[in-house]
Amino acid sequence: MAARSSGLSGAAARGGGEILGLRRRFLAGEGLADGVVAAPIRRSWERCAALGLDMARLPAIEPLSGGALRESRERNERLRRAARAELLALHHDARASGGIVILTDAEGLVLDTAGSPDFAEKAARVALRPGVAWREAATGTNAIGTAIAERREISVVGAEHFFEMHRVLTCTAMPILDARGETVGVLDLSNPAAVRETHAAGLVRRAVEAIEHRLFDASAADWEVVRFHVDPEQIGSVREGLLAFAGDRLVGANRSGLALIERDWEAVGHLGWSDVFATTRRRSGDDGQLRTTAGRMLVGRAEAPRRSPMRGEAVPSILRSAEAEPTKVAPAASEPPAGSGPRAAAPDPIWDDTRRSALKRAVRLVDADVPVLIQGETGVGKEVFARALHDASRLASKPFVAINCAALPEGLIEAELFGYEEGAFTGARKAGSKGLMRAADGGVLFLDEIGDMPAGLQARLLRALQEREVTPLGAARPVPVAFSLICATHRGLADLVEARAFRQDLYFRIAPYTVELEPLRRHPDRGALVDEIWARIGGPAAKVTLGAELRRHLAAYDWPGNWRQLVGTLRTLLVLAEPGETLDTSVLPPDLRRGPALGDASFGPAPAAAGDLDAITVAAMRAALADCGGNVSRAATRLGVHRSTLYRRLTMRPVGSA
Ligand SMILES: Nc1ncnc2c1ncn2[C@@H]1O[C@H](COP(=O)(O)OP(=O)(O)OP(=O)(O)O)[C@@H](O)[C@H]1O
Repeated sequence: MAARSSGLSGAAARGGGEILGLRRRFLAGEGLADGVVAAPIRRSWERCAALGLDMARLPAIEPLSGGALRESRERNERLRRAARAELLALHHDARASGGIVILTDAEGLVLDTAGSPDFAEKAARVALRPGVAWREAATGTNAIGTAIAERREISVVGAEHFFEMHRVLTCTAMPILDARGETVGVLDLSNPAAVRETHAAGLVRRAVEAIEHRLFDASAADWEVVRFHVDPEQIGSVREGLLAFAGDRLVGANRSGLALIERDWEAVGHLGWSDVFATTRRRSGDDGQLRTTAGRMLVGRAEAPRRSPMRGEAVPSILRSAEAEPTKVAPAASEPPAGSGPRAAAPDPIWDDTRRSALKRAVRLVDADVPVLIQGETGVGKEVFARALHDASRLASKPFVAINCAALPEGLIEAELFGYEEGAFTGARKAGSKGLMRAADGGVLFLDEIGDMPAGLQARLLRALQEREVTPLGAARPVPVAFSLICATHRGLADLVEARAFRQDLYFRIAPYTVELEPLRRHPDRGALVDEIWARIGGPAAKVTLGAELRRHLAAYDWPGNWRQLVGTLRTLLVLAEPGETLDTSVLPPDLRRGPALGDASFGPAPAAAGDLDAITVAAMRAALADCGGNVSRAATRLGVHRSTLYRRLTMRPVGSA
């Protein structure tokens, strides 16, 4: 809370313009009087400056591909499950205040977002969306990255953000700690900068408390757990203190437990029972008074291990990090990956003959109310195609409602799709919600990543499609709905049916007609496509030319991220170019430069091993920097490289140089 209150003494008390001026002067080497900005914000500015970040430039973002994001989500499933109920509850608060709630992994990689669709769209424009990591080293001072670096709750208001483009945000974030005190994720509430969400800190803190309580319970099955508090009424609530003991050794705790025994995380793994409590250890199941060695009186209850520790694994579950694996970096993705919520506006679509005729055929089906399934790799343009389909159909003037089934926790999709009645669950909005199926009434419902729809929901969806009615959560009676259905998936649905991961009856229902969108590596004339996209995004108008060798290279590359990656790369090239410039291959990032040989027309499967190696190197550098609390010199020493190498590699733009 200290950070928030001191944060308020900064940006909230001053105007954004004043803070911006202070930051500019500070970065120009002028000193700042103490207390002018909150200490954690000032420390973060210092770290960003030490990393060589330039506040006026665009941050170096490296969004994960749809596939890599899915892997990260799978790796963080335990955290996502523990956070599900809080995301659902906060989702409604966030919607009400026009903001979004965000769950990230330990590295600040955005896993899930939920809340106001309008703000989600604005946030997506500054890359606050699933698949993008908000570490300080990449995105400068921001609530998520700074909360990780400072290991504390923090609010970053408007111009306190390091990069100027992030001034539109006001964010409050808090690290989520496991029972050992390791950061396993971050919960963030982000609002438009103009909104002063005075309750954000309290909402985030309470939600993190509940998530950590759930994580503790899930990991402490092998150990004796002591639940305690000063107030006996609090035992059993998320406010209770928790300590876990393996034999005599303290092996886990929650924040409230440590606060009550007046210790910090150093105690975990080091102290024994008698270092903490003066009271003799009780038998499991006993309730009673506990006196700490500092003389504080508490009331507590000891519980025996739920599982026998002897039966278990060599490493006690409480000592294992929940999600320790490093985040995978996409080869060269340069634009938004698949994510939850609305995406940034795309340029006018480009249609070659094949897509144009596929579109024409599919329009007839939508007009006849026959469902259409669009299949293709990530980034091939499935959503772009679906929107175009709606625009060209008889339903063009009716709603187009899109939902990404892979992006929301199961509980959220259900509430989003079917709606709910007032009081249907904790956190439900007062007036209830009519749900997206009813919002799509008369128009088109687009279910993206349908292959990721949980089994229970598949059954409900099938029923809704067959009976043309939905029953909102908590409602007594079904409500009739009529919409045309377009679904999309990057997964082979027929294979999923065969593997029994997708219901066959639902498959037949949604896929009477399938459109296969080809990956870019099979595109017959990528050179012409590069020219057309370059013209569309305004390259020639800005008098920026793609040099012949660069153009050949772009045409020869096999673009594993498909249209998304190609369009994103060209846009980035244009943003970073000077008017009148002719660009050559040196502006490309290493992994793109090492693509298939120039002029090679037969393209094997993409990412070169060297590209992966680069990604691994950068990930290792980031991890070392994070371990060293952002201290570049220490991280460089640890890695055995020069400081300048670390600066250069970590501030490298996705395309081109800083
Ligand atoms: N026909 C097109 N013309 C121009 N740009 C396109 C076209 N199709 C796709 N794009 C670009 O690619 C991006 C990704 O497209 P889209 O979101 O439709 O892909 P997707 O196949 O749905 O991806 P995912 O499976 O990862 O959700 C768009 O934002 C746009 O920039």
